[in-house]
Amino acid sequence: MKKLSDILYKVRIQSVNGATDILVNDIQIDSRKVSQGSVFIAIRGEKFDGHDFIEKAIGLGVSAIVCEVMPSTVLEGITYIQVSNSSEAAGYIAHNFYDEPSQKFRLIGVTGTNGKTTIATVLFKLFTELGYRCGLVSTVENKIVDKIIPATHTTPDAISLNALLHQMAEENCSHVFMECSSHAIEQHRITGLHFAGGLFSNITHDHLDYHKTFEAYIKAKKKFFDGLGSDAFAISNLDDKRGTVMLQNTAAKKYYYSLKTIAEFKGKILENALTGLIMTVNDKEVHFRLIGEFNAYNLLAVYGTAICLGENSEEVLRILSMLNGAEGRFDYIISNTHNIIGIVDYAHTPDALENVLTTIKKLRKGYEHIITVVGCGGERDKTKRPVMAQIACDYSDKAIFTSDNPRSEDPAEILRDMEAGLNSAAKRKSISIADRREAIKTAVSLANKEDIILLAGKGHEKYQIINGQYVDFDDKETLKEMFDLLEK
Ligand SMILES: CC(=O)N[C@H]1[C@@H](OP(=O)(O)OP(=O)(O)OC[C@H]2O[C@@H](n3ccc(=O)[nH]c3=O)[C@H](O)[C@@H]2O)O[C@H](CO)[C@@H](O)[C@@H]1O[C@H](C)C(=O)N[C@@H](C)C(=O)N[C@H](CCC(=O)O)C(=O)O
Ligand SMILES: Nc1ncnc2c1ncn2[C@@H]1O[C@H](COP(=O)(O)OP(=O)(O)OP(=O)(O)O)[C@@H](O)[C@H]1O
Ligand SMILES: N[C@H](CCC[C@H](N)C(=O)O)C(=O)O
Ligand SMILES: [Mg+2]
Repeated sequence: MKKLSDILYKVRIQSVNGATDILVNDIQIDSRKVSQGSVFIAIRGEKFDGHDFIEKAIGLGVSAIVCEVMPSTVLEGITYIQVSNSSEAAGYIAHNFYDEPSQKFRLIGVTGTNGKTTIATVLFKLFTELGYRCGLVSTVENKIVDKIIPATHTTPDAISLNALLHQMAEENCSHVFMECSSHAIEQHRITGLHFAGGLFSNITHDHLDYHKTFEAYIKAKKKFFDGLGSDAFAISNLDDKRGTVMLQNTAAKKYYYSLKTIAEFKGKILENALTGLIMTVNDKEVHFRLIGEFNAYNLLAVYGTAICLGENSEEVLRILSMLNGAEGRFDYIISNTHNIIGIVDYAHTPDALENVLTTIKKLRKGYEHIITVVGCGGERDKTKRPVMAQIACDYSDKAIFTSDNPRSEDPAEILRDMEAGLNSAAKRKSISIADRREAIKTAVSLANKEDIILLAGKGHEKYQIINGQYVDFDDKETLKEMFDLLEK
Protein backbone atom coordinates (compact mmCIF):
# COMPACT_ATOMS: atom_id res chain seq x y z
CA MET A 1 0.00 0.00 0.00
CA LYS A 2 1.24 3.48 -0.83
CA LYS A 3 -0.11 6.93 -0.21
CA LEU A 4 -1.21 8.49 -3.51
CA SER A 5 0.48 11.84 -2.75
CA ASP A 6 3.82 10.04 -2.18
CA ILE A 7 3.85 8.30 -5.55
CA LEU A 8 3.14 11.56 -7.39
CA TYR A 9 6.63 12.90 -6.57
CA LYS A 10 8.12 14.64 -9.67
CA VAL A 11 4.90 14.26 -11.72
CA ARG A 12 3.96 17.42 -13.63
CA ILE A 13 0.45 17.90 -12.24
CA GLN A 14 -1.99 20.34 -13.82
CA SER A 15 -5.01 19.86 -11.61
CA VAL A 16 -6.35 17.59 -8.89
CA ASN A 17 -9.93 16.61 -8.16
CA GLY A 18 -10.37 14.59 -4.99
CA ALA A 19 -8.23 13.46 -2.07
CA THR A 20 -4.54 12.60 -2.50
CA ASP A 21 -3.94 11.27 1.02
CA ILE A 22 -5.65 7.99 0.14
CA LEU A 23 -3.92 4.61 0.10
CA VAL A 24 -3.56 2.77 -3.21
CA ASN A 25 -2.41 -0.80 -3.64
CA ASP A 26 -1.54 -1.08 -7.30
CA ILE A 27 -0.79 0.99 -10.41
CA GLN A 28 -1.79 0.05 -13.98
CA ILE A 29 -1.65 1.49 -17.52
CA ASP A 30 -3.99 -1.22 -18.84
CA SER A 31 -7.65 -1.11 -17.80
CA ARG A 32 -7.82 -4.89 -18.23
CA LYS A 33 -5.41 -5.36 -15.34
CA VAL A 34 -6.88 -3.00 -12.71
CA SER A 35 -8.54 -4.13 -9.50
CA GLN A 36 -10.00 -2.68 -6.30
CA GLY A 37 -7.79 0.16 -5.06
CA SER A 38 -5.64 0.52 -8.20
CA VAL A 39 -4.48 3.73 -9.82
CA PHE A 40 -5.28 3.71 -13.55
CA ILE A 41 -3.03 5.85 -15.76
CA ALA A 42 -4.70 6.66 -19.09
CA ILE A 43 -2.16 6.76 -21.93
CA ARG A 44 -2.74 7.67 -25.56
CA GLY A 45 -1.21 4.86 -27.62
CA GLU A 46 -0.83 3.94 -31.28
CA LYS A 47 -3.99 1.87 -31.39
CA PHE A 48 -6.04 2.95 -28.39
CA ASP A 49 -6.54 5.94 -26.16
CA GLY A 50 -6.44 4.87 -22.51
CA HIS A 51 -8.85 7.74 -21.73
CA ASP A 52 -11.59 5.67 -23.41
CA PHE A 53 -11.23 3.06 -20.68
CA ILE A 54 -11.50 5.33 -17.63
CA GLU A 55 -15.12 4.44 -17.02
CA LYS A 56 -14.40 0.73 -17.35
CA ALA A 57 -11.51 1.05 -14.87
CA ILE A 58 -13.75 2.84 -12.38
CA GLY A 59 -16.28 0.04 -12.79
CA LEU A 60 -13.57 -2.39 -11.72
CA GLY A 61 -12.92 -0.47 -8.49
CA VAL A 62 -9.97 1.86 -9.11
CA SER A 63 -9.39 4.58 -6.52
CA ALA A 64 -7.60 7.11 -8.69
CA ILE A 65 -7.26 8.13 -12.31
CA VAL A 66 -4.23 9.82 -13.86
CA CYS A 67 -5.12 11.43 -17.19
CA GLU A 68 -4.25 14.23 -19.60
CA VAL A 69 -7.85 15.26 -20.17
CA MET A 70 -10.39 15.28 -17.34
CA PRO A 71 -13.51 13.22 -18.13
CA SER A 72 -16.65 15.35 -18.68
CA THR A 73 -18.22 13.92 -15.54
CA VAL A 74 -16.12 13.28 -12.46
CA LEU A 75 -17.35 10.89 -9.80
CA GLU A 76 -17.47 11.40 -6.05
CA GLY A 77 -14.98 9.20 -4.16
CA ILE A 78 -12.55 8.89 -7.09
CA THR A 79 -9.40 11.04 -7.24
CA TYR A 80 -8.53 12.49 -10.64
CA ILE A 81 -5.02 13.78 -11.32
CA GLN A 82 -4.66 15.73 -14.53
CA VAL A 83 -1.06 15.69 -15.84
CA SER A 84 0.63 17.21 -18.86
CA ASN A 85 1.96 13.85 -20.09
CA SER A 86 0.53 10.53 -18.91
CA SER A 87 3.40 8.37 -20.23
CA GLU A 88 5.93 10.55 -18.44
CA ALA A 89 3.77 10.45 -15.29
CA ALA A 90 3.64 6.64 -15.53
CA GLY A 91 7.46 6.55 -15.47
CA TYR A 92 7.70 8.65 -12.27
CA ILE A 93 4.73 6.99 -10.58
CA ALA A 94 6.08 3.49 -11.27
CA HIS A 95 9.52 4.41 -9.91
CA ASN A 96 8.00 5.94 -6.76
CA PHE A 97 5.55 3.09 -6.27
CA TYR A 98 8.33 0.48 -6.39
CA ASP A 99 10.50 2.37 -3.84
CA GLU A 100 12.87 4.01 -6.33
CA PRO A 101 14.68 0.77 -7.23
CA SER A 102 17.25 2.45 -9.49
CA GLN A 103 18.66 4.35 -6.48
CA LYS A 104 19.60 1.05 -4.85
CA PHE A 105 22.11 -0.22 -7.40
CA ARG A 106 24.21 1.08 -10.24
CA LEU A 107 22.01 1.10 -13.31
CA ILE A 108 23.70 1.21 -16.71
CA GLY A 109 21.63 1.90 -19.85
CA VAL A 110 22.72 0.87 -23.34
CA THR A 111 21.23 2.49 -26.42
CA GLY A 112 21.96 2.42 -30.17
CA THR A 113 20.67 0.61 -33.26
CA ASN A 114 22.90 -2.47 -33.05
CA GLY A 115 24.89 -4.04 -30.26
CA LYS A 116 22.63 -3.31 -27.27
CA THR A 117 21.94 -6.94 -26.43
CA THR A 118 25.58 -7.92 -26.92
CA ILE A 119 26.94 -5.07 -24.78
CA ALA A 120 24.39 -5.47 -21.96
CA THR A 121 24.83 -9.26 -21.88
CA VAL A 122 28.64 -9.15 -21.89
CA LEU A 123 28.54 -6.53 -19.11
CA PHE A 124 26.24 -8.79 -17.10
CA LYS A 125 28.60 -11.76 -17.58
CA LEU A 126 31.70 -9.69 -16.81
CA PHE A 127 30.35 -8.20 -13.57
CA THR A 128 28.99 -11.58 -12.49
CA GLU A 129 32.49 -13.03 -12.98
CA LEU A 130 33.92 -10.10 -11.03
CA GLY A 131 31.82 -11.32 -8.11
CA TYR A 132 28.83 -8.96 -8.13
CA ARG A 133 25.14 -9.78 -7.95
CA CYS A 134 23.77 -8.46 -11.25
CA GLY A 135 20.55 -7.81 -13.11
CA LEU A 136 19.97 -7.84 -16.88
CA VAL A 137 17.14 -6.32 -18.93
CA SER A 138 17.48 -7.41 -22.56
CA THR A 139 15.76 -8.56 -25.73
CA VAL A 140 16.76 -12.18 -25.19
CA GLU A 141 15.87 -12.48 -21.52
CA ASN A 142 15.81 -10.64 -18.22
CA LYS A 143 17.95 -12.00 -15.41
CA ILE A 144 18.12 -11.50 -11.67
CA VAL A 145 21.46 -13.03 -10.69
CA ASP A 146 20.91 -16.56 -12.10
CA LYS A 147 17.11 -16.49 -12.34
CA ILE A 148 15.73 -16.04 -15.85
CA ILE A 149 12.61 -13.98 -16.41
CA PRO A 150 11.33 -14.20 -20.00
CA ALA A 151 11.42 -10.92 -21.93
CA THR A 152 8.42 -9.59 -23.85
CA HIS A 153 10.08 -6.41 -25.06
CA THR A 154 13.65 -5.14 -25.33
CA THR A 155 12.73 -2.61 -22.63
CA PRO A 156 9.48 -3.39 -20.76
CA ASP A 157 6.76 -0.79 -20.06
CA ALA A 158 7.36 1.52 -17.07
CA ILE A 159 5.33 -0.53 -14.62
CA SER A 160 6.69 -3.98 -15.55
CA LEU A 161 10.19 -2.47 -15.70
CA ASN A 162 10.06 -0.90 -12.24
CA ALA A 163 8.50 -4.06 -10.79
CA LEU A 164 11.42 -6.02 -12.27
CA LEU A 165 14.01 -3.53 -10.98
CA HIS A 166 12.33 -3.70 -7.57
CA GLN A 167 12.86 -7.48 -7.53
CA MET A 168 16.51 -6.90 -8.46
CA ALA A 169 16.90 -4.51 -5.52
CA GLU A 170 15.20 -7.05 -3.21
CA GLU A 171 17.72 -9.63 -4.42
CA ASN A 172 20.54 -7.24 -3.47
CA CYS A 173 21.82 -6.66 -6.97
CA SER A 174 24.60 -4.09 -7.03
CA HIS A 175 24.75 -3.62 -10.82
CA VAL A 176 21.98 -3.72 -13.42
CA PHE A 177 22.60 -3.60 -17.17
CA MET A 178 19.68 -2.59 -19.33
CA GLU A 179 18.95 -2.11 -23.02
CA CYS A 180 17.13 1.15 -23.70
CA SER A 181 15.30 0.90 -27.03
CA SER A 182 14.35 4.09 -28.82
CA HIS A 183 10.68 3.10 -28.40
CA ALA A 184 11.24 2.91 -24.65
CA ILE A 185 12.91 6.32 -24.51
CA GLU A 186 10.20 7.93 -26.64
CA GLN A 187 7.37 6.31 -24.65
CA HIS A 188 8.91 7.31 -21.29
CA ARG A 189 9.28 3.69 -20.18
CA ILE A 190 12.60 4.69 -18.55
CA THR A 191 11.56 8.13 -17.27
CA GLY A 192 12.29 8.61 -13.56
CA LEU A 193 15.11 6.07 -13.42
CA HIS A 194 18.45 7.09 -11.99
CA PHE A 195 21.29 5.94 -14.23
CA ALA A 196 24.88 5.60 -13.05
CA GLY A 197 25.97 5.46 -16.67
CA GLY A 198 24.80 5.47 -20.27
CA LEU A 199 26.33 3.88 -23.36
CA PHE A 200 25.90 4.60 -27.05
CA SER A 201 26.78 1.93 -29.65
CA ASN A 202 25.86 3.32 -33.07
CA ILE A 203 22.93 4.54 -35.13
CA THR A 204 21.77 3.47 -38.58
CA HIS A 205 18.46 3.74 -40.41
CA ASP A 206 15.99 1.51 -38.59
CA HIS A 207 12.56 1.69 -37.03
CA LEU A 208 11.58 4.54 -39.33
CA ASP A 209 8.12 2.98 -39.52
CA TYR A 210 7.80 4.23 -35.93
CA HIS A 211 9.99 7.35 -35.67
CA LYS A 212 9.17 8.56 -39.23
CA THR A 213 12.44 10.47 -39.86
CA PHE A 214 16.08 9.70 -39.13
CA GLU A 215 16.37 13.02 -37.29
CA ALA A 216 13.50 12.05 -34.95
CA TYR A 217 15.17 8.69 -34.34
CA ILE A 218 18.49 10.39 -33.48
CA LYS A 219 16.64 12.80 -31.16
CA ALA A 220 14.96 9.91 -29.34
CA LYS A 221 18.33 8.30 -28.61
CA LYS A 222 19.90 11.64 -27.63
CA LYS A 223 17.12 12.28 -25.11
CA PHE A 224 18.49 9.43 -23.03
CA PHE A 225 21.87 11.17 -22.67
CA ASP A 226 20.24 14.58 -22.15
CA GLY A 227 18.47 13.06 -19.14
CA LEU A 228 21.60 11.74 -17.38
CA GLY A 229 22.69 13.51 -14.19
CA SER A 230 26.06 15.12 -13.44
CA ASP A 231 26.92 12.15 -11.19
CA ALA A 232 26.66 9.78 -14.16
CA PHE A 233 29.10 8.87 -16.93
CA ALA A 234 28.30 8.68 -20.64
CA ILE A 235 30.34 6.60 -23.06
CA SER A 236 29.99 7.02 -26.81
CA ASN A 237 31.41 5.66 -30.05
CA LEU A 238 33.68 8.29 -31.58
CA ASP A 239 33.79 6.43 -34.90
CA ASP A 240 30.03 6.78 -35.38
CA LYS A 241 29.00 9.92 -37.26
CA ARG A 242 26.52 10.79 -34.47
CA GLY A 243 28.80 9.73 -31.60
CA THR A 244 29.60 13.25 -30.39
CA VAL A 245 26.14 14.72 -31.08
CA MET A 246 24.70 12.13 -28.70
CA LEU A 247 26.67 13.57 -25.80
CA GLN A 248 26.43 17.22 -26.86
CA ASN A 249 23.99 18.28 -24.13
CA THR A 250 24.53 15.71 -21.44
CA ALA A 251 25.40 16.74 -17.88
CA ALA A 252 27.21 13.41 -17.42
CA LYS A 253 30.98 13.01 -17.55
CA LYS A 254 31.85 12.16 -21.17
CA TYR A 255 34.09 9.38 -22.46
CA TYR A 256 34.66 8.00 -25.94
CA TYR A 257 35.87 4.76 -27.47
CA SER A 258 37.36 4.36 -30.91
CA LEU A 259 39.21 2.02 -33.23
CA LYS A 260 40.29 4.87 -35.47
CA THR A 261 41.38 7.87 -33.45
CA ILE A 262 42.62 8.94 -30.04
CA ALA A 263 40.04 8.34 -27.32
CA GLU A 264 39.87 7.42 -23.62
CA PHE A 265 39.21 3.83 -24.63
CA LYS A 266 41.25 3.14 -27.73
CA GLY A 267 41.37 -0.18 -29.55
CA LYS A 268 43.30 -1.46 -32.52
CA ILE A 269 42.50 -4.72 -34.29
CA LEU A 270 45.62 -6.82 -34.92
CA GLU A 271 43.87 -9.95 -36.14
CA ASN A 272 40.23 -10.53 -36.99
CA ALA A 273 39.46 -14.18 -37.71
CA LEU A 274 36.73 -16.74 -37.15
CA THR A 275 38.76 -17.97 -34.21
CA GLY A 276 38.48 -14.61 -32.44
CA LEU A 277 39.83 -11.11 -32.27
CA ILE A 278 43.32 -10.07 -31.30
CA MET A 279 43.40 -6.40 -30.46
CA THR A 280 45.06 -3.85 -28.29
CA VAL A 281 42.93 -2.11 -25.69
CA ASN A 282 44.67 1.01 -24.44
CA ASP A 283 47.93 -0.54 -25.64
CA LYS A 284 47.45 -3.89 -23.93
CA GLU A 285 47.25 -6.84 -26.34
CA VAL A 286 44.32 -9.19 -25.70
CA HIS A 287 42.76 -12.20 -27.43
CA PHE A 288 38.94 -12.24 -27.39
CA ARG A 289 36.51 -15.02 -28.27
CA LEU A 290 34.04 -12.58 -29.78
CA ILE A 291 34.49 -12.10 -33.49
CA GLY A 292 34.10 -9.34 -36.05
CA GLU A 293 34.94 -5.66 -36.09
CA PHE A 294 31.56 -4.76 -34.63
CA ASN A 295 32.35 -6.83 -31.58
CA ALA A 296 35.65 -4.93 -31.19
CA TYR A 297 33.44 -1.87 -30.70
CA ASN A 298 31.15 -3.71 -28.29
CA LEU A 299 34.15 -4.86 -26.27
CA LEU A 300 35.54 -1.32 -26.03
CA ALA A 301 32.15 -0.10 -24.80
CA VAL A 302 32.10 -2.84 -22.17
CA TYR A 303 35.72 -2.19 -21.14
CA GLY A 304 35.07 1.56 -20.83
CA THR A 305 32.04 0.95 -18.64
CA ALA A 306 33.98 -1.34 -16.32
CA ILE A 307 36.72 1.26 -15.94
CA CYS A 308 34.20 4.03 -15.26
CA LEU A 309 32.66 1.77 -12.62
CA GLY A 310 36.05 1.58 -10.92
CA GLU A 311 37.15 -1.93 -11.90
CA ASN A 312 40.76 -3.01 -12.36
CA SER A 313 41.83 -2.89 -16.01
CA GLU A 314 43.94 -6.10 -16.01
CA GLU A 315 41.26 -8.12 -14.27
CA VAL A 316 38.56 -6.83 -16.62
CA LEU A 317 40.57 -7.76 -19.73
CA ARG A 318 41.46 -11.17 -18.30
CA ILE A 319 37.79 -12.04 -17.80
CA LEU A 320 36.63 -10.42 -21.05
CA SER A 321 39.07 -12.54 -23.01
CA MET A 322 37.29 -15.67 -21.80
CA LEU A 323 33.69 -14.58 -22.43
CA ASN A 324 31.36 -15.49 -25.27
CA GLY A 325 28.81 -13.03 -26.63
CA ALA A 326 25.02 -13.07 -26.39
CA GLU A 327 22.99 -16.09 -27.43
CA GLY A 328 22.05 -16.04 -31.11
CA ARG A 329 24.31 -13.08 -31.92
CA PHE A 330 27.00 -14.34 -34.27
CA ASP A 331 26.77 -17.53 -32.25
CA TYR A 332 28.78 -20.28 -33.92
CA ILE A 333 29.53 -23.98 -33.80
CA ILE A 334 32.01 -26.00 -35.86
CA SER A 335 31.28 -29.54 -37.07
CA ASN A 336 33.82 -32.05 -35.82
CA THR A 337 35.27 -33.81 -38.79
CA HIS A 338 34.42 -31.50 -41.69
CA ASN A 339 35.09 -28.24 -39.89
CA ILE A 340 31.93 -26.70 -41.30
CA ILE A 341 31.26 -23.42 -39.52
CA GLY A 342 27.62 -22.83 -38.58
CA ILE A 343 26.66 -19.30 -37.53
CA VAL A 344 23.33 -18.47 -35.88
CA ASP A 345 22.43 -14.79 -35.97
CA TYR A 346 19.31 -12.77 -35.16
CA ALA A 347 19.69 -10.66 -38.34
CA HIS A 348 16.06 -10.20 -39.37
CA THR A 349 16.32 -6.92 -41.28
CA PRO A 350 18.04 -6.16 -44.61
CA ASP A 351 20.60 -4.02 -42.79
CA ALA A 352 21.49 -6.65 -40.20
CA LEU A 353 21.65 -9.41 -42.82
CA GLU A 354 24.01 -7.40 -45.01
CA ASN A 355 26.06 -6.56 -41.92
CA VAL A 356 26.47 -10.16 -40.80
CA LEU A 357 27.23 -11.43 -44.32
CA THR A 358 29.82 -8.70 -44.91
CA THR A 359 31.49 -9.68 -41.66
CA ILE A 360 31.56 -13.35 -42.71
CA LYS A 361 33.08 -12.38 -46.08
CA LYS A 362 35.81 -10.40 -44.33
CA LEU A 363 36.59 -13.22 -41.92
CA ARG A 364 36.75 -16.14 -44.32
CA LYS A 365 40.03 -17.24 -45.77
CA GLY A 366 38.70 -17.10 -49.33
CA TYR A 367 37.92 -20.53 -50.69
CA GLU A 368 35.03 -21.48 -48.37
CA HIS A 369 31.49 -21.35 -49.73
CA ILE A 370 28.81 -19.43 -47.86
CA ILE A 371 25.37 -21.00 -47.60
CA THR A 372 22.66 -18.79 -46.12
CA VAL A 373 19.36 -20.02 -44.71
CA VAL A 374 16.90 -17.18 -44.22
CA GLY A 375 13.20 -16.39 -43.98
CA CYS A 376 11.00 -13.38 -43.32
CA GLY A 377 8.43 -13.04 -40.56
CA GLY A 378 4.72 -13.13 -41.25
CA GLU A 379 2.65 -10.07 -40.26
CA ARG A 380 5.75 -7.91 -40.49
CA ASP A 381 6.98 -5.36 -43.05
CA LYS A 382 6.46 -7.09 -46.42
CA THR A 383 8.78 -4.78 -48.33
CA LYS A 384 11.81 -6.31 -46.67
CA ARG A 385 11.10 -9.77 -48.15
CA PRO A 386 12.53 -9.40 -51.69
CA VAL A 387 15.31 -7.15 -50.38
CA MET A 388 16.54 -9.68 -47.81
CA ALA A 389 16.29 -12.48 -50.39
CA GLN A 390 18.44 -10.53 -52.85
CA ILE A 391 21.01 -9.65 -50.16
CA ALA A 392 21.24 -13.33 -49.13
CA CYS A 393 22.01 -14.26 -52.76
CA ASP A 394 24.40 -11.36 -53.38
CA TYR A 395 26.64 -12.31 -50.49
CA SER A 396 26.31 -16.12 -50.58
CA ASP A 397 27.17 -18.96 -52.90
CA LYS A 398 23.85 -20.60 -52.14
CA ALA A 399 20.72 -19.24 -50.45
CA ILE A 400 17.93 -21.34 -49.01
CA PHE A 401 14.72 -19.42 -48.34
CA THR A 402 12.58 -20.82 -45.56
CA SER A 403 10.11 -19.90 -42.81
CA ASP A 404 10.77 -17.48 -39.94
CA ASN A 405 7.62 -17.20 -37.86
CA PRO A 406 4.97 -17.10 -40.60
CA ARG A 407 2.48 -16.32 -37.81
CA SER A 408 -0.99 -16.32 -39.45
CA GLU A 409 0.38 -16.03 -43.02
CA ASP A 410 0.78 -18.82 -45.57
CA PRO A 411 4.52 -19.77 -45.59
CA ALA A 412 4.40 -20.42 -49.35
CA GLU A 413 3.06 -16.91 -49.91
CA ILE A 414 5.94 -15.36 -47.92
CA LEU A 415 8.43 -17.41 -49.94
CA ARG A 416 6.83 -16.15 -53.17
CA ASP A 417 7.25 -12.57 -51.90
CA MET A 418 10.91 -13.26 -51.19
CA GLU A 419 11.50 -14.78 -54.64
CA ALA A 420 9.72 -11.96 -56.49
CA GLY A 421 12.20 -9.51 -57.96
CA LEU A 422 15.34 -11.64 -57.68
CA ASN A 423 17.74 -11.05 -60.55
CA SER A 424 18.62 -14.06 -62.69
CA ALA A 425 21.95 -14.74 -60.97
CA ALA A 426 20.17 -14.77 -57.63
CA LYS A 427 17.47 -17.09 -58.94
CA ARG A 428 20.11 -19.62 -59.96
CA LYS A 429 21.65 -19.59 -56.49
CA SER A 430 18.47 -19.97 -54.47
CA ILE A 431 15.95 -22.60 -53.51
CA SER A 432 12.90 -22.41 -51.25
CA ILE A 433 12.11 -25.02 -48.60
CA ALA A 434 9.27 -23.95 -46.30
CA ASP A 435 10.15 -26.39 -43.50
CA ARG A 436 13.05 -24.74 -41.62
CA ARG A 437 14.36 -28.05 -40.33
CA GLU A 438 14.53 -29.44 -43.87
CA ALA A 439 16.16 -26.21 -45.03
CA ILE A 440 18.90 -26.54 -42.41
CA LYS A 441 19.36 -30.21 -43.26
CA THR A 442 19.75 -29.30 -46.94
CA ALA A 443 22.28 -26.58 -46.12
CA VAL A 444 24.39 -29.07 -44.18
CA SER A 445 24.17 -31.64 -46.96
CA LEU A 446 25.30 -29.06 -49.51
CA ALA A 447 28.28 -27.93 -47.42
CA ASN A 448 31.78 -29.12 -48.17
CA LYS A 449 34.72 -29.10 -45.76
CA GLU A 450 35.24 -25.71 -44.05
CA ASP A 451 32.22 -24.12 -45.75
CA ILE A 452 30.23 -21.56 -43.77
CA ILE A 453 26.50 -21.87 -43.07
CA LEU A 454 24.59 -18.84 -41.83
CA LEU A 455 21.19 -19.36 -40.20
CA ALA A 456 19.68 -15.88 -40.09
CA GLY A 457 16.65 -14.30 -38.43
CA LYS A 458 15.80 -16.38 -35.37
CA GLY A 459 18.91 -16.13 -33.19
CA HIS A 460 17.96 -17.03 -29.61
CA GLU A 461 14.30 -17.82 -30.39
CA LYS A 462 13.21 -21.24 -29.20
CA TYR A 463 10.05 -21.45 -31.28
CA GLN A 464 8.49 -21.15 -34.70
CA ILE A 465 5.10 -19.43 -34.90
CA ILE A 466 3.03 -21.31 -37.48
CA ASN A 467 -0.72 -20.81 -37.88
CA GLY A 468 -0.60 -18.62 -34.79
CA GLN A 469 0.74 -21.54 -32.72
CA TYR A 470 4.15 -21.62 -31.02
CA VAL A 471 5.99 -24.81 -31.99
CA ASP A 472 9.34 -25.68 -30.35
CA PHE A 473 12.23 -24.87 -32.63
CA ASP A 474 15.86 -23.97 -32.05
CA ASP A 475 18.22 -23.10 -34.93
CA LYS A 476 21.40 -23.95 -33.06
CA GLU A 477 20.10 -27.27 -31.71
CA THR A 478 18.81 -28.26 -35.15
CA LEU A 479 22.16 -27.40 -36.68
CA LYS A 480 24.00 -29.43 -34.04
CA GLU A 481 21.71 -32.37 -34.77
CA MET A 482 22.46 -32.17 -38.50
CA PHE A 483 26.20 -31.88 -37.82
CA ASP A 484 25.98 -35.00 -35.66
CA LEU A 485 24.21 -36.89 -38.45
CA LEU A 486 27.04 -35.90 -40.75
CA GLU A 487 29.61 -37.44 -38.44
CA LYS A 488 27.84 -40.81 -38.44
C1 LIG B 1 4.61 0.55 -31.05
C2 LIG B 1 4.81 0.30 -29.60
O1 LIG B 1 5.89 0.42 -29.10
N1 LIG B 1 3.71 -0.07 -28.92
C3 LIG B 1 3.77 -0.24 -27.47
C4 LIG B 1 2.68 0.65 -26.88
O2 LIG B 1 1.49 0.19 -27.40
P1 LIG B 1 0.42 1.14 -28.05
O3 LIG B 1 0.92 2.54 -28.16
O4 LIG B 1 -0.02 0.45 -29.32
O5 LIG B 1 -0.72 1.04 -27.01
P2 LIG B 1 -2.24 0.85 -27.33
O6 LIG B 1 -2.52 -0.60 -27.56
O7 LIG B 1 -2.64 1.83 -28.39
O8 LIG B 1 -2.92 1.26 -25.95
C5 LIG B 1 -2.81 2.56 -25.38
C6 LIG B 1 -3.04 2.45 -23.91
O9 LIG B 1 -4.37 1.98 -23.69
C7 LIG B 1 -4.33 0.90 -22.79
N2 LIG B 1 -5.48 0.04 -23.03
C8 LIG B 1 -5.67 -0.59 -24.22
C9 LIG B 1 -6.75 -1.43 -24.40
C10 LIG B 1 -7.65 -1.65 -23.32
O10 LIG B 1 -8.64 -2.39 -23.39
N3 LIG B 1 -7.41 -0.98 -22.16
C11 LIG B 1 -6.36 -0.16 -21.98
O11 LIG B 1 -6.19 0.39 -20.90
C12 LIG B 1 -3.00 0.22 -23.06
O12 LIG B 1 -2.57 -0.56 -21.96
C13 LIG B 1 -2.10 1.43 -23.28
O13 LIG B 1 -1.62 1.93 -22.06
O14 LIG B 1 2.67 0.50 -25.48
C14 LIG B 1 2.48 -0.86 -25.02
C15 LIG B 1 2.53 -0.83 -23.49
O15 LIG B 1 3.74 -0.27 -23.07
C16 LIG B 1 3.55 -1.78 -25.58
O16 LIG B 1 3.33 -3.11 -25.17
C17 LIG B 1 3.53 -1.68 -27.08
O17 LIG B 1 4.55 -2.49 -27.59
C18 LIG B 1 4.19 -3.25 -28.75
C19 LIG B 1 3.55 -4.58 -28.32
C20 LIG B 1 5.44 -3.53 -29.59
O18 LIG B 1 5.48 -4.42 -30.42
N4 LIG B 1 6.46 -2.74 -29.42
C21 LIG B 1 7.72 -2.88 -30.11
C22 LIG B 1 7.73 -2.14 -31.45
C23 LIG B 1 8.80 -2.32 -29.19
O19 LIG B 1 8.53 -1.64 -28.21
N5 LIG B 1 10.04 -2.65 -29.52
C24 LIG B 1 11.18 -2.18 -28.77
C25 LIG B 1 12.47 -2.70 -29.40
C26 LIG B 1 12.67 -2.22 -30.79
C27 LIG B 1 13.98 -2.77 -31.31
O20 LIG B 1 15.03 -2.18 -31.00
O21 LIG B 1 13.95 -3.81 -32.04
C28 LIG B 1 11.17 -2.75 -27.36
O22 LIG B 1 11.68 -2.06 -26.45
O23 LIG B 1 10.77 -3.91 -27.20
N1 LIG C 1 28.28 -2.79 -32.52
C1 LIG C 1 27.64 -3.36 -33.55
N2 LIG C 1 27.58 -2.74 -34.75
C2 LIG C 1 26.93 -3.29 -35.80
N3 LIG C 1 26.33 -4.49 -35.75
C3 LIG C 1 26.33 -5.16 -34.60
C4 LIG C 1 26.98 -4.62 -33.42
N4 LIG C 1 26.82 -5.51 -32.42
C5 LIG C 1 26.09 -6.54 -32.92
N5 LIG C 1 25.80 -6.35 -34.22
C6 LIG C 1 25.00 -7.21 -35.12
O1 LIG C 1 23.71 -6.58 -35.13
C7 LIG C 1 22.65 -7.50 -34.80
C8 LIG C 1 21.98 -7.14 -33.48
O2 LIG C 1 22.91 -7.27 -32.39
P1 LIG C 1 22.37 -7.10 -30.91
O3 LIG C 1 21.27 -8.05 -30.70
O4 LIG C 1 23.53 -7.14 -29.98
O5 LIG C 1 21.82 -5.61 -31.00
P2 LIG C 1 20.50 -4.92 -30.46
O6 LIG C 1 20.83 -3.46 -30.51
O7 LIG C 1 20.15 -5.46 -29.15
O8 LIG C 1 19.40 -5.31 -31.53
P3 LIG C 1 17.80 -5.53 -31.36
O9 LIG C 1 17.21 -4.15 -31.41
O10 LIG C 1 17.44 -6.36 -32.56
O11 LIG C 1 17.56 -6.24 -30.07
C9 LIG C 1 23.26 -8.85 -34.79
O12 LIG C 1 22.90 -9.36 -36.05
C10 LIG C 1 24.77 -8.65 -34.62
O13 LIG C 1 25.47 -9.59 -35.38
N1 LIG D 1 11.22 -7.63 -32.76
C1 LIG D 1 11.10 -8.24 -34.08
C2 LIG D 1 11.80 -9.56 -34.10
C3 LIG D 1 11.64 -10.32 -35.40
C4 LIG D 1 12.31 -11.66 -35.36
C5 LIG D 1 12.03 -12.56 -36.51
N2 LIG D 1 12.44 -13.88 -36.16
C6 LIG D 1 10.55 -12.53 -36.89
O1 LIG D 1 9.78 -13.21 -36.23
O2 LIG D 1 10.19 -11.84 -37.84
C7 LIG D 1 9.64 -8.37 -34.46
O3 LIG D 1 8.86 -8.92 -33.69
O4 LIG D 1 9.31 -7.89 -35.52
MG1 LIG E 1 18.41 -6.05 -28.29
